[in-house]
Amino acid sequence: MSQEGANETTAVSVLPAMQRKYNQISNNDDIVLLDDTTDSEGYDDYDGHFDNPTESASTVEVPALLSKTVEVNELSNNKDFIAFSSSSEDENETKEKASERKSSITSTTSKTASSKATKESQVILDYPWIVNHDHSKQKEVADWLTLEMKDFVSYISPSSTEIEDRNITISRIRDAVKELWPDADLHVFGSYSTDLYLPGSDIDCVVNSERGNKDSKNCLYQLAKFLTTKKLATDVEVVSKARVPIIKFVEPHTGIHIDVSFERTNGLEAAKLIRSWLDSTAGLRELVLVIKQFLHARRLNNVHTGGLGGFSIICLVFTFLHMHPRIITNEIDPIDNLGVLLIDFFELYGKNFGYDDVAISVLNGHPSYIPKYSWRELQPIRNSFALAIQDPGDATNNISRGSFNIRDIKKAFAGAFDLLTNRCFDLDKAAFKERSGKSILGNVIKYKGKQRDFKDERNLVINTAIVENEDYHKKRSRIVYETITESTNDSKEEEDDDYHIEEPTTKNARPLRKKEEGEEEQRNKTGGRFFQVYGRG
Ligand SMILES: Nc1ncnc2c1ncn2[C@@H]1O[C@H](COP(=O)(O)OP(=O)(O)OP(=O)(O)O)[C@@H](O)[C@H]1O
Ligand SMILES: [Mg+2]
Repeated sequence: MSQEGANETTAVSVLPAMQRKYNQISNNDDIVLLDDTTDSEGYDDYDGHFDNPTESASTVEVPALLSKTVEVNELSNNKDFIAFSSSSEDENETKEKASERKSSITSTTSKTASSKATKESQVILDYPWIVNHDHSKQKEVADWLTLEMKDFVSYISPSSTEIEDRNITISRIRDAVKELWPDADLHVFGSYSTDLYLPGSDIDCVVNSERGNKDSKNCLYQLAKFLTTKKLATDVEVVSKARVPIIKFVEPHTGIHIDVSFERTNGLEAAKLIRSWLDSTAGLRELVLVIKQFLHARRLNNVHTGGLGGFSIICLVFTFLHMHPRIITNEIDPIDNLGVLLIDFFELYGKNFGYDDVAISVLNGHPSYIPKYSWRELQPIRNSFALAIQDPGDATNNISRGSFNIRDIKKAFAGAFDLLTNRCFDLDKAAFKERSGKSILGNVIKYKGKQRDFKDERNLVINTAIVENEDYHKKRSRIVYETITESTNDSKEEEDDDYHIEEPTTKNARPLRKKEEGEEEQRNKTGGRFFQVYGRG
């Protein structure tokens, strides 16, 4: 959530789709206990943002003049908008708020303000990354889109202050956890530990203890109460009956949303793996951030309402890049072709992907498309039209099972493909004069919130979550090494090791059945397996 809007969020409004019984267990400390009475299967509490793109807009300052003349984008008028499900309440709400916002903005501008100024302020509100960054003179429109994507990423990348705020917030909460439970520690995973966060992303933390006993309902409430008393938490929710029990709160000094889970290490493993993917996969960060923002602007990023969470997006983009024919044949350099890749991504997952039959697997870091029938834990398949992504660390876990609104997600991707290709086609024919001040990316994503600069200051301030995660893994490897050495010396037959880091295994995935007649299957250059990934229609 944007920091301005943080305190306005209530326990009920942030979880609109969940039919939960919530009990106010204390009137004094505002801690809300959310006892999920629905099937916990459907409740994945690894959601991304609570930031509502429209909430902070009223605080945006509209500068009187910009240095460039810019044109109102069709997206903001909904003239050229992607057709989402008309039954989507969120979307209707967004439109209502957007129109309220528009009128409030209009009333703040001077009566004599020209339509030019209104148009300029619309750019500040909707696609501010083009301000002073005009690429309309690029010969190839695809290059223009690539450059816009890079500008967008710089625009939303963190400033020194934002990184410091996050570091300090984590350190304060960690100190409190250790004060309450001296045998426990707090670790960070999720997007802050992978540098894949948007300005309003939450921080995912986990408390692990020597005794491994801090995941009881009592402990959850104890920590919630302790943090509230120490003035480190407001808007606290205790979600004790979910598959992954957590507490959620807003850190009042910074307004950052925090999720704390208990006694788990899978997120810490995933953080390391994702960082290794980022190192080895050019374009992954840029595409992930653009697609995150794309889904966020449409309220399709929240797992609670059937959207696609950050983890699923990463796996989807990682697989896409590693299976892209023009990348695996070294025909294109991803970083110079982000525009084309974004369009290809929208086409694949919006138009062609066979959601009914194909699952995505990134087990052992090897991206591949696998037939759904070969994934035992997915059976029986009740609703075949669903995205299925195998957890890279656990073959039995479908990380996108909560994303039930795949229909709208697919529709949004398909609409974005149409919009982008049409826009590129039109601009390609247009004279440079007509192109000036226009945005291509702005047709499919918007960015709301406080105005930012374009500085990516990640190289100026250390992200302590990354350093700590690396240290955590170094320490773990040492323990494994020492334990293995000791156990080898003691007894060569001893094989069970409490500290052993399990390599993700494919043992639970049934081998692919023999190819049937008419079924396409091929191997790519790197030995990865291709299956017919296109849809039936
Ligand atoms: N369905 C899931 N099953 C297992 N682990 C999950 C699942 N969803 C999320 N996680 C874990 O939680 C972490 C954070 O997930 P999340 O979806 O919040 O992504 P994120 O990268 O933090 O994105 P965002 O910035 O949107 O919060 C993941 O890296 C992963 O370790
Ligand atoms: Mg997160």
